Amino acid sequence: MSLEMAKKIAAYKAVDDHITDNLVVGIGSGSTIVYGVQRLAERVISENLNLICIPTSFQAKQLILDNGLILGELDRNPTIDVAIDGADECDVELNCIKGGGGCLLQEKIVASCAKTLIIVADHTKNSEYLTEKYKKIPIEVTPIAYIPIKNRIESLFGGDLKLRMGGSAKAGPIVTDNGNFILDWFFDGSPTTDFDGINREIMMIPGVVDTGLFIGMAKKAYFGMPDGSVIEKEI
Ligand SMILES: O=C[C@H](O)[C@H](O)[C@H](O)COP(=O)(O)O
Repeated sequence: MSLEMAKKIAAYKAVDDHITDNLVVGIGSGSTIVYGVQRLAERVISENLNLICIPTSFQAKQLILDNGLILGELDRNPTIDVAIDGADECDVELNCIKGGGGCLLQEKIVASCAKTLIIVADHTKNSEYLTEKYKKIPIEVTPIAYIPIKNRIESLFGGDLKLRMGGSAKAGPIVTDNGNFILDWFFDGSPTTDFDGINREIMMIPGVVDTGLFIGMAKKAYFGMPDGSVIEKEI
C-alpha cells in the first residue's frame, strides 16, 4: 500500500471513531488531514451531521470551505470537542514534532483548546522517541530575532538551526501564516532527551513564537500501515 493510502486509512478511521453529531472540530494542516476533511464532508452529507470546523492554517480554512463544511473561529467557538491533525513524528507517549509544513502556531493554539487531540499519520511517523527518524524541530520566530535565537539555542543545546527558505517558489525565507520565520533545528535526541524541559527553555527565549514540540497534548494516534491495517496508540 502506498504512503498516500496509509494516510487515508488512518484519517478515515480517526474521523469515523471520533466524530459524532453537534461537535466543534479542529482541522489540522498538512497532507494527511486532507483525507480527514474528505471523510468529514462525506459523513456530513450522508448523516446530516452538524459540525463547526476550526482551522489551524490558511490551508485548513481553504479545505473547510472547499469541502462545503461550516467554518468557525476561536472567538466564537473557543472550546473544541476534538481536533484532528497530522504529525511529522510521534513518540511512544504521543509527544509530537509538527511544523514540517510551517503551520505549528495555530495548530498548537487549536490543540490547546481541544478536549481531545487525535493524530493521523502514515507508519513512517511512528517512532520510539522524538528525532529518531525526523531530524529537525521547527521553531516559529519573530523575524528580527532569528539570529539571536539561533545562536542561543545552539549554545544551550547544540545542533544546528537553519532559516527555512522558500526555494524556487519564493525568494528568501518562507513566511508563516502569522508573518513569522521558521528556524529548523537539526538536533539528534535520544530516548532519554528531556524534550519537555528543552521546549520550556526555548519558549522562554524572547522572539520565539512557538515550537513544533507538542508535548503531552495528543490523546490518541492512528497510523496507517503498509498492509492496510491501522495501528492505534492511546495515552
Ligand atoms: O506544518 C505542518 C503540520 O504540522 C503538519 O500537520 C505536519 O507537518 C504533518 O503533515 P503531513 O500530514 O503532510 O505529514
